[in-house]
Amino acid sequence: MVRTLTGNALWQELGWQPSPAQEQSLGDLQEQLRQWNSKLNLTRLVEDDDFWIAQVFDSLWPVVPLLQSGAAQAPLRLIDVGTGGGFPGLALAIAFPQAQLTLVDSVGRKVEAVQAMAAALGLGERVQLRCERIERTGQQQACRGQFDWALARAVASAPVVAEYLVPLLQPQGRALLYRGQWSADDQRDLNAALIPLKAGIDQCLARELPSGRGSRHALVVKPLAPCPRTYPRAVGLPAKQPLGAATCA
Ligand SMILES: C[S@@+](CC[C@H](N)C(=O)[O-])C[C@H]1O[C@@H](n2cnc3c(N)ncnc32)[C@H](O)[C@@H]1O
Repeated sequence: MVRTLTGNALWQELGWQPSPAQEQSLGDLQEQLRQWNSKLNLTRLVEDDDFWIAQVFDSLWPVVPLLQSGAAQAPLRLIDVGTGGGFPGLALAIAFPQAQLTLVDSVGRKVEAVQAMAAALGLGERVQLRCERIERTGQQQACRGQFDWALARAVASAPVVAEYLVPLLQPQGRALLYRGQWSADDQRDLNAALIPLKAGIDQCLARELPSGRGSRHALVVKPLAPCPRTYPRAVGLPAKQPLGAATCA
């Protein structure tokens, strides 16, 4: 895949201009990904538009309003659930230079690779990796109710991801669910899952990725009251019995 949208044109399309140091860090991240991908099969999205649009742009577009608002300079606490090869977490760590990030994945070799990438990029002090199931993270005092933003891309269906993310939010925090296509049925299912979590949809963002890379949606979810302690449920249950789904008698 040849990169068709380059440098300034890419950032203009995104609506956010990284500093030269941030642009360099994003290039270094691509190089890290190349190196680690030759050892582990982390992602197929490493070169050209696959990296700059399907990884970097796709990670950053929903947070452009935040980046434009000056929040990029605030000491936010962010958590990326199911970070896999490090997205969107590492791209956000570069875009938000004052933020503390927690990146969670249950696969040890991915966590080790992302930890090594973060260290090589000089992000080691601000990026903490946790190798565990998010159902456990959400019940731990150090993480539950602690984050300004909890986000997940390509991890599970929206109702399942909602159960992973909402318990991690501080009262003014927001969850960000990265989605591809989004329908009225999806919205209904997410709304049903949010009722027991005592949360609601705040915004539904949408945009087309450049170079015909497809439609994207991002659901911003806010807590309406403290999340009941029963959530997230035990490991595996959120995916097996998604909240809000009709159950057979
Ligand atoms: C398809 S990958 C997506 C990775 C990355 N977020 C991205 O967009 O490229 C999904 C990742 O979520 C992780 N994952 C899925 N369910 C999880 C859970 N309950 N707890 C922790 N990690 C989970 C998997 O191990 C996998 O690395």
